Amino acid sequence: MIQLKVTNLEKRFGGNHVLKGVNLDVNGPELIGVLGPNGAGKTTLTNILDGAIKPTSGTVYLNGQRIDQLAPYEVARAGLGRTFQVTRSFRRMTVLENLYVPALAMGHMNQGRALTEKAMEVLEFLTIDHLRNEYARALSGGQQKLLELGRLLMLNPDVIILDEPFAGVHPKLMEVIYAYIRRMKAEGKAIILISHQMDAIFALSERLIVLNFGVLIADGAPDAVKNDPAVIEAYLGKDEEDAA
Ligand SMILES: Nc1ncnc2c1ncn2[C@@H]1O[C@H](COP(=O)(O)OP(=O)(O)OP(=O)(O)O)[C@@H](O)[C@H]1O
Repeated sequence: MIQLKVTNLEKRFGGNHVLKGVNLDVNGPELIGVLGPNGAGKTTLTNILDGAIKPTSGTVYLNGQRIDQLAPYEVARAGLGRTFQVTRSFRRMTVLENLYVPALAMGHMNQGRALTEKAMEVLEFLTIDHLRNEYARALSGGQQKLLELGRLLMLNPDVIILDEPFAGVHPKLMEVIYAYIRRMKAEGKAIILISHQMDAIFALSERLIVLNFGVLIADGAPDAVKNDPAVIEAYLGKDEEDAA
């Protein structure tokens, strides 16, 4: 079974203590939603998981392999992939070429028919196969998000982190992203979903974690987390009694 284990993660940027002893166990197949007010540390946690930044202390293990000191491409090879809040594509390459690059770089497939067939299957699933020969820069914001999700499908990681996948996406494309997430789940992946869109988080997550000022203040079933007084306070401030 896929396993991601985060233990006692701390991150300081100078005097700014951004992650404070975060512990997290993720076992695939599982879909975990991540909530937290702006500045809570969600992106910092994600950046540590994918190797973009190093923790001040603490460890991250993926399927028994320590990954917190690895470079992002090594983390990707170990089986963790992510999308970005602001999409990143090779803008001067076509949609199809964008799908080839990461798969070839990871050595997952030899160039040829299998790669093309896989890429076409991915583009059809994401409903952007008609755009396969367009330059990525010509795509709308939502289509760029789909392209990024497609690159993850080509890599076939065990753990997938989706950072704000619905931001600025047309409702029709949102349905495609929902289907994508369900497919990943059905394939046994562990998915970590960061989104400010509560309706999406509650529709998709089986488990929710909440970060507040770098502390993981809740971890459990969505209904329980929603009614947790510490979570309510983090989102709504002090309760009415205190305000009176
Ligand atoms: N490279 C950096 N150097 C210094 N401080 C940083 C750096 N990156 C993040 N921070 C600080 O870390 C804290 C947490 O930021 P982070 O982006 O992880 O929060 P977030 O929960 O993702 O917020 P949002 O929902 O707005 O994306 C903030 O106070 C931010 O200013």
